[in-house]
Amino acid sequence: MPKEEQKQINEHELHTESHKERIQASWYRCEQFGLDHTSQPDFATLGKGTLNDLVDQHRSLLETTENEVLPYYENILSNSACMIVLADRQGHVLNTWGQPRFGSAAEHGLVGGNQWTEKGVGTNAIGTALMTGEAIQVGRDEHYLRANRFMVGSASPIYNTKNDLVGVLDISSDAYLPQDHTFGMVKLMSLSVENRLIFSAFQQEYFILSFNTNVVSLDSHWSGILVLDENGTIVSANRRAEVVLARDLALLNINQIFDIEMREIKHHPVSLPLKLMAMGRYQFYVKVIPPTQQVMRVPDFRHHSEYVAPSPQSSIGTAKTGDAVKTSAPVKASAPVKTSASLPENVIPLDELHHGDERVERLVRQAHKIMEKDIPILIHGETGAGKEIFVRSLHYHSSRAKEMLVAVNCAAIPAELVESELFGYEKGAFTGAQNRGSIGLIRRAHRGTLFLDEIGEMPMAVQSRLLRVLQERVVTPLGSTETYPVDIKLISATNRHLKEEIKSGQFRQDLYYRISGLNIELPALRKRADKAALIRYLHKRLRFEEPGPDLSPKMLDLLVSHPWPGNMRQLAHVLKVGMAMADEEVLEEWHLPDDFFDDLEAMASSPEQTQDRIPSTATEATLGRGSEGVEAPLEEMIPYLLGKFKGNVTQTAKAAGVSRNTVYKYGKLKNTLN
Ligand SMILES: Nc1ncnc2c1ncn2[C@@H]1O[C@H](COP(=O)(O)OP(=O)(O)OP(=O)(O)O)[C@@H](O)[C@H]1O
Repeated sequence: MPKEEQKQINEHELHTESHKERIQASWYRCEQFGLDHTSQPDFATLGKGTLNDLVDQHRSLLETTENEVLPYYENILSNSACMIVLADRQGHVLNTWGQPRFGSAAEHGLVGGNQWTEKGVGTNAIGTALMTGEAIQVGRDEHYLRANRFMVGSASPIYNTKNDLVGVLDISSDAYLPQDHTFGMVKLMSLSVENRLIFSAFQQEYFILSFNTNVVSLDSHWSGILVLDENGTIVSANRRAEVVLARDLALLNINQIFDIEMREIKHHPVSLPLKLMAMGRYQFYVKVIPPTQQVMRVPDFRHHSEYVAPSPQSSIGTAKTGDAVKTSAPVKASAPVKTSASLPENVIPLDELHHGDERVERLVRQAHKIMEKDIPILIHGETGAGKEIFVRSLHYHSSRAKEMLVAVNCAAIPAELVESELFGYEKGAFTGAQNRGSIGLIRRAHRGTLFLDEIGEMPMAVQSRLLRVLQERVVTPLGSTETYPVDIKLISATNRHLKEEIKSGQFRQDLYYRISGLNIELPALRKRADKAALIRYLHKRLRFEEPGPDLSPKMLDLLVSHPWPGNMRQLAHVLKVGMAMADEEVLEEWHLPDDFFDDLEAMASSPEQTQDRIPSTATEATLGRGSEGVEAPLEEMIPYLLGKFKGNVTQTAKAAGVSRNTVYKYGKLKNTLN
């Protein structure tokens, strides 16, 4: 067994005190049931037909245990003369495995159809685990009935994907001493069954995250598991996840747990573990397992809503936050008026993107108009400034809203895969599992919007190919001679200075002119004139999702005075953490995460730099990024900063003014990350 797992077992081992108490409580229940130590066990044995029905009902639990779990333990168990028992939630033995040394089935009673409850059999591992809902080891003399004092039982309940108790696994033996390793083993086996039930229920269509404090233990059964739908909503989790994160996870969004958004998860390479903070405090390694059947589903709202996007001439920006009905005129006279209720939940209405900053209001208006023209949009803005949120809002307020918005993070796809992901490939173009061919992301965006985020990260070869698509408006998949016409609205975004990238030969000039029809500079949060209103707005939105504390004028002042190097993303994170930590009615300073104050301190020691530049911490002239400095290449700067911040990806990303994906990409190249 790996050391880590053994250590975890020990940590979760019997706490003598509470174990004793649990046995005492069980004995007390037995007395209440009218048992005495000399009573004979009453197994209320089921008839054959009823047992067969039960076995049928529990087929998936039995198959998972038998085919997928036991083989892993066979070697260990066959050497320790014990018996494995699977019982249903009423304690009926469904099946047993292993050779008992302790007499005939009639003597020990661990046979199919026998019911092991406290009421009938007194204190015993199966019955007591079912009664308490927790794993337990019952030593020989801890059994209430003398008739059972020839064995040691270790049992652990099994919960299904809805967190309902569905059965119990037990390892029994006639050993004299309680065996800690057997107890650990049965807990491990029940976790393993639970994890496998989760995988078989969700693996096809959902994203699964496994997380652990240690990168080498990511595949162990002790890892927390979260199941996410495509919006990042947690639809299931294993018990370990709930214990480790110490909260009820159902229906929370992943961004309320880890400092990451679902779109980043969607584009994250499978083989590369992420290093993330949970609730702003605890660091975990996280492995992303994408659905085996990759389906890019169009949101359901399309089927229910008759929504037609407003015309570009329509007025926007007049309705105030919270207005249900937008005043925009519809494209066609007969088209229904759009309401914010017809927007997907994670889309911010256009007129709520600004709160009095004239610059932002103007650029929202311009971009909204341009959405209906054959002109590409290029957005420049610091990391976290809200570029993707802006694009989502534009798309869903345009005539393309009925088709897909395909968001591609160019930095998140490994260079060698960008081409095939974007342009698709013909059946048989590659050997291997994905040999069925792929339509590619550009064709998926046909008649919709293609959002190329972090376009500055696109490899040169792919840039040439993209240029051809934009010029000729057709896509040729890899390995094919066929061309497919495409009609896409292209929006690109970057936090790099593309003109400088052109000078240094990193970005094609001709592509730059193709993608930069309308150039938009999305201002950093600290530079926005509507900062206070924006903070209030975000606070209100978060409170709408989950009740939370008030924002006092003093707290608002503190938030307004912050340099926000991570922009809107950081603001959202700080508010979420603060609101989650606050039990009081008002948000107070001590609810806010530490890095919030680190930035304030950095600003106090170097106010100009923090105010005017992206990074708050990268003070080295040669390694700073930004238009005024001489920029070191990312392949040098990222490993340097990773070293400086002891491998902290979030701080490195913030200091370099790039996204976390970019940090992974360059950190990995230089082996600076695990
Ligand atoms: N206008 C907004 N209103 C409310 N929240 C916002 C807004 N803009 C951004 N946010 C918050 O900030 C987070 C980051 O925004 P977004 O992903 O759009 O940034 P970005 O500029 O695309 O970042 P990157 O360059 O790192 O990809 C969002 O998930 C959301 O929580």
